[in-house]
Amino acid sequence: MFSHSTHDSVLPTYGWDSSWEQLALSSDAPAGSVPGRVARVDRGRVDVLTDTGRVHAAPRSACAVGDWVLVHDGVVAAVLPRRTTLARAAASGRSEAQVLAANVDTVLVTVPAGSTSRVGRVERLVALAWESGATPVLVLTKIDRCDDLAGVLAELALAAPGVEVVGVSAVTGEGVDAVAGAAQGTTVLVGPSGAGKSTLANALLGTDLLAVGAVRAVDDKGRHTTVHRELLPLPTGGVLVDTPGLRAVGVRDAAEGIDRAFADVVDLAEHCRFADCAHEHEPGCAVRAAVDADELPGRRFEAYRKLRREDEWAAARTDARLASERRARWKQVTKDQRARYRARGR
Ligand SMILES: Nc1nc2c(ncn2[C@@H]2O[C@H](COP(=O)(O)OP(=O)(O)OP(=O)(O)O)[C@@H](O)[C@H]2O)c(=O)[nH]1
Ligand SMILES: [Zn+2]
Repeated sequence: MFSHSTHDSVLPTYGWDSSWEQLALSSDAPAGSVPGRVARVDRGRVDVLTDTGRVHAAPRSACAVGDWVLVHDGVVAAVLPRRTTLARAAASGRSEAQVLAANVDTVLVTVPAGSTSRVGRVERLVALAWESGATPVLVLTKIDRCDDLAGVLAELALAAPGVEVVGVSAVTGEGVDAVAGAAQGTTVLVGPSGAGKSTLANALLGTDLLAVGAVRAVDDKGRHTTVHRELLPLPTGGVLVDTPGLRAVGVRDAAEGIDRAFADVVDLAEHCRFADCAHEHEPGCAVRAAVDADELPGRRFEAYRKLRREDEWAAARTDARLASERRARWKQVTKDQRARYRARGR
């Protein structure tokens, strides 16, 4: 059993709450274990933020940034069960996905104004976010450079049905509050290089921490040291996670996330005459019909097929019942979405 005084604890600023407390109480970690959140993972060592400061510990099993752990005698005695897992495809030739961050609640998918032709990337990242269990939010950055803001925001909304879309400029400050409001719980920023992630992070944090890349901190022996900070409490509540590995991601084992990101396509496919329709040349294909009728952009359909091909189709098929339950939940979203495509086609 672990011991933890909730009195004066800094852990809530990192996202600790009563359900983590419950999980910690029911873990089999030895007496005297202290709870903390993993801020950094190196080979053979993790950095854990605890009530007594930042401590190093040796992991016994795989840990990721964002994990809640119990530390005992310099060892990670327990990793509390994850609420969400953000993972990407492993380097080519390896089969396991790489966990980028654990217990992420919000994924801010950044798209710089002026490059929205690359919606394919947006769709991929939204799929990855849904798959993790977190909530994606689309963030159009650098809107001070955007002439047709309403048009671009509408374009993005079409690429991500059911996903909140916010515009922001770190130059004028417009939209920063909206992004802060959308950044619920533990938040990560993803998106292409140069999208303005670091700039936005600084605006959210109200500091220049990330520009510097490192801050002065007091270590557990009271010395001043320079450390990298990957887990930063936001002034508006919640925590921002910034790790380099989060910045370029692929998709694997993400059938569910892809289906959710493309709920409009999946919903149409349910109306195909054949349950295993590949939407190629089959008669009675509702997806092709929708593309022909301008109810579904052909580009979006191709993007869906491309992502699904990348992914492992088989996994999603093994549980058709779960899949159809999911689809029922998204039906309303996709209904709204089709109305929007139609309105736009006029
Ligand atoms: N006009 C304008 N420029 C911006 C804005 N936000 C960021 N920039 C500029 O865009 C460039 C890239 O910004 P960064 O914040 O470094 O982008 P990043 O996404 O962190 O890039 P990586 O670290 O490569 O992933 C910098 O020159 C910023 O000054 C904005 O709101 N408006
Ligand atoms: Zn079909």
